[in-house]
Amino acid sequence: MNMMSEATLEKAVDQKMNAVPHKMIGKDVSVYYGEKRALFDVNLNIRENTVTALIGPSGCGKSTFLRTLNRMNDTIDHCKVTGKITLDGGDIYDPSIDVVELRARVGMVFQKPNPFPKSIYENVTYGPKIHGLARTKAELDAIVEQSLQKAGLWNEVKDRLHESGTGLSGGQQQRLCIARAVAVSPEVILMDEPCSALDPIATAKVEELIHELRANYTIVIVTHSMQQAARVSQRTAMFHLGNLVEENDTDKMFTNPDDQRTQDYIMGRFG
Ligand SMILES: Nc1ncnc2c1ncn2[C@@H]1O[C@H](COP(=O)(O)OP(=O)(O)OP(=O)(O)O)[C@@H](O)[C@H]1O
Repeated sequence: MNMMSEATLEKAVDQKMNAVPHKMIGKDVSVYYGEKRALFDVNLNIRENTVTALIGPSGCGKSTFLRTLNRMNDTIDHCKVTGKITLDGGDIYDPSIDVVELRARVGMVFQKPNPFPKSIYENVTYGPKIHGLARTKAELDAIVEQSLQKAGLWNEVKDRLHESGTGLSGGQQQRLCIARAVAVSPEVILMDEPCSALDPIATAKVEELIHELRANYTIVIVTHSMQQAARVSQRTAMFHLGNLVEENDTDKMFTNPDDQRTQDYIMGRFG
């Protein structure tokens, strides 16, 4: 009988994982806020159709790294990014890049649900209108339904699309923000602690959604919850004091990490 040794099997699985293409590549990424350096030469690749969790103690640079992936740091005056970040091989910091277009390709969901003070319908159609993705009311209607379906919200709101988005519960608002991100057909969705303002039931819904969205999108999520990272991600990257300490398959990261600092953080010894 041809039995594969454990090591060979592990290698085969590893090769399979490594075969997943890199949607985004971060090379020697450093970020400075004025004189303060927040990230030190981070090399991190984001795999396609994979959920990558960014973990680490408070202030270690997780959100800073996340924001480099769609140039949200551009909105901070004294912030400077060095190194190179590519999306499908193209340099996203190239001066010829249209940042509005980039942020449509690499969407973002924030910590606190932040729907516009407009109707549910308008929250979803805002982006598609700006990007000229729909010409007729029927096309907009279709985008609204599809986006709300993908965000797992359609059944709850289909009869009140013209009521205010801010009148929804916190969990529904966050799913509306996910629908809003999805409406412009992004390729990558960045999530900065998307469940930190939600109760356990709303959190479970968003986690389930993240699981479903992975089939069509590449997802990067910052989370303080080790359980959440373990539940939703396939890859995990651990940051400490602005350095990327370790990046690994999530299963390995939480059972047998390579770096002592990861072990200590996961065991709650610091942070
Ligand atoms: N706008 C800013 N101006 C100046 N310094 C900043 C700014 N944003 C972040 N920093 C600093 O950069 C470092 C990394 O912050 P960042 O928010 O990326 O960490 P984090 O790991 O996401 O933290 P947390 O888990 O607490 O959200 C911290 O020292 C923080 O004080």
